[in-house]
Amino acid sequence: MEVEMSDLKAHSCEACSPNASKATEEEKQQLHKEVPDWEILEIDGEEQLHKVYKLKNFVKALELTNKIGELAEEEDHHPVVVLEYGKVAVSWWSHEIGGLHKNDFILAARTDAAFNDMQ
Ligand SMILES: C[C@H](O)[C@H](O)[C@H]1CNC2=NC(N)=NC(=O)C2=N1
Repeated sequence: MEVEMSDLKAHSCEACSPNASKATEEEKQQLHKEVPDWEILEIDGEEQLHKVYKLKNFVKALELTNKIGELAEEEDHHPVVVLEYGKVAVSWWSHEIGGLHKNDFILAARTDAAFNDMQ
């Protein structure tokens, strides 16, 4: 797989299917450089990208949550989003393959762009 080193958010996502491949260690390393603020966590044996955004208040956090919902529906790829006052915690991974696909890094980049648009 070729990994573009710039503007990851502009890539088109390929649908995640049970036969899609997980990103290899090398691909993950390269893709992670594009979204360095995202932490790679292993939860129940599955890797996930995780980030917590800080916002001014509940309404702003809800606004980001809704934007993330739109991104997710556009791609039919869905994160866990935990909304609280002034905070949105987001986890992206691919359930079908039980780990990280290039899609997850793309959606992480788009989530950052949605947040940056609000600043
Ligand atoms: C049928 C539908 O395309 C799938 O169930 C989608 C829905 N959203 C999804 N979201 C995520 N994060 N991973 C998936 O594997 C996934 N699969």
